[in-house]
Amino acid sequence: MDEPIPTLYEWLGGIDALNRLAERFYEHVREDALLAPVFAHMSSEHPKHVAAFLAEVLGGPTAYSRERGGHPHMVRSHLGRHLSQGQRRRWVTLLLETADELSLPDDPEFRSALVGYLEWGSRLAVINSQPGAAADESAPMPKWGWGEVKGPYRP
Ligand code: HEM
Repeated sequence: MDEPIPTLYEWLGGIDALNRLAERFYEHVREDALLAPVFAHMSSEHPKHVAAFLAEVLGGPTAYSRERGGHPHMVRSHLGRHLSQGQRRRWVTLLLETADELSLPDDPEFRSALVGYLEWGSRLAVINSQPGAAADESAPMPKWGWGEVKGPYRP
């Protein structure tokens, strides 16, 4: 019989793996000259919240939507921050380097899916951080799986 396909969340090791990833990642962020100023006021809870957010996107529990305001809250968190492409690229690179450091799964299928989401999510963060951007309060939580994105975004 065919084995069921795990979610990306299950494949990477669940919430414990995501919490470890986020904790270590933001330690690196605090030491990074380009990113440290952006996160100068982040709370000690920030890594846990980002881990819960990623868990939900990658097919895990929906705690972030129930307890923290879902995708609109994530979007609101980036409003007015004037993030640059350079900061975005460093953010993604550092997160992927931390995934390697902590030996998260590195098979091509998982990593291409992870990179796909990080590219999409981080580019949205930059767009939402520019002057005039606003949060769509009905925006659904993105759900990322193993497949390709099926085509460009068309509003
Ligand atoms: C896939 C990409 C990203 C995801 C999933 C993400 C996720 C999040 C989430 C969930 C929050 C709110 C946490 C809470 O509930 O309190 C947040 C806040 C924030 N994000 Fe992002 N983010 C992404 C990309 C970025 C990038 C590229 C930057 C900057 C280079 C950035 C900078 C920030 C900052 C500064 C905050 C506020 C931190 C604070 O509390 O002071 N994010 N992000």
